[in-house]
Amino acid sequence: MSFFKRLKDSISSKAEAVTNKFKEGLSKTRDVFVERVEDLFSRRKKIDEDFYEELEEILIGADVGVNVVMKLIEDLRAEVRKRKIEEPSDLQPILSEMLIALLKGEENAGLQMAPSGLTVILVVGVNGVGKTTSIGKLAHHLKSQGKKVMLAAGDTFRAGAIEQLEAWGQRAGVDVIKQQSGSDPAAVMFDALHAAKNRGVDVLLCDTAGRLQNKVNLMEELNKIYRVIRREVPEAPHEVLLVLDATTGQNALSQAKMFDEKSGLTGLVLTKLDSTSKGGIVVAIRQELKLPVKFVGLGEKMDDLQPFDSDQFVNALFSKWIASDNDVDAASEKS
Ligand SMILES: Nc1nc2c(ncn2[C@@H]2O[C@H](COP(=O)(O)OP(=O)(O)OP(=O)(O)O)[C@@H](O)[C@H]2O)c(=O)[nH]1
Repeated sequence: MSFFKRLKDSISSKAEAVTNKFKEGLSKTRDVFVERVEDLFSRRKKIDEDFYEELEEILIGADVGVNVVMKLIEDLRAEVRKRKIEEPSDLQPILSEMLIALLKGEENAGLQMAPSGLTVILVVGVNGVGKTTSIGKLAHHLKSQGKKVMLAAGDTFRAGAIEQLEAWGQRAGVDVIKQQSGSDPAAVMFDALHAAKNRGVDVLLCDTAGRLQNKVNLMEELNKIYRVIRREVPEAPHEVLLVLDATTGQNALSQAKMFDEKSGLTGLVLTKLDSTSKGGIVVAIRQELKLPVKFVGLGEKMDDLQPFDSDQFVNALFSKWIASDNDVDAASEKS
């Protein structure tokens, strides 16, 4: 087999592995949400108020978000009037087009990296959302791209957080800079920035405490961390990623609003999509927040954190609908 053929096969098998990760990770949403929609469209015989009400309930139940659902239903009603549609099944491709359009939006530009030298990525989020786990997986992702990665154990508040980060550091094969539990996170960052520069590290991933109870303290602590980082690397942090837990639904949106622009967020990591049937939260996030979803958590394994890819997402959920749409297109082209 030629070198190029081998390379092509390896690239396509990697792409296939990613497709499978998205398909497996989103299987709960596909099984519950997509199948409920399908059932509604095949069971109902006419498009009446009961039909719209049930559709609304399914969409809200999938955490698509009330505002987005209201707009979707309004747009569907307008299409029904304009195209004089009577059969629910004729409306299904229109709904799928609308959902796909909402999901696609801007392409994921990936992580913002320093043009040269050290890139600093700060990771924030409330306790238990999967912050430490995501940092470990992100370290693995960046390392597999050939980057030299280091972790800073900035969550000195939660018992066990430092050990947990160290365990992930070991698993990913990257160094972890830490101090004792209870020490000043800004001092940990200072040490980590120096160590990273001395050891020629490409990316420093910084964990932070996520105590929700005291918003003022949390923001003050973050501001102090920013000052330390900027003093050492003036254009840093290059990314401030907020980790959100998909299973908390609309709560995730209010957390994002709490961390708001003051914390200089640049993107989101949405974890535990595999544990929920309410993957519609991605639509709500894309529509209601001005922040890009950069990574999604699709499972607990090291390579289960994937860069968000709207094509993969849409394909994982709606491939059946897309395939049947293509069949319809092909049939109408033939006739
Ligand atoms: N199924 C699944 N589980 C996940 C994912 N991401 C994280 N988890 C799990 O979520 C739990 C909490 O993750 P942690 O990383 O400890 O949460 P954390 O945000 O660091 O917690 P704090 O350090 O208290 O802020 C762990 O059991 C993880 O294995 C994911 O994408 N899918």
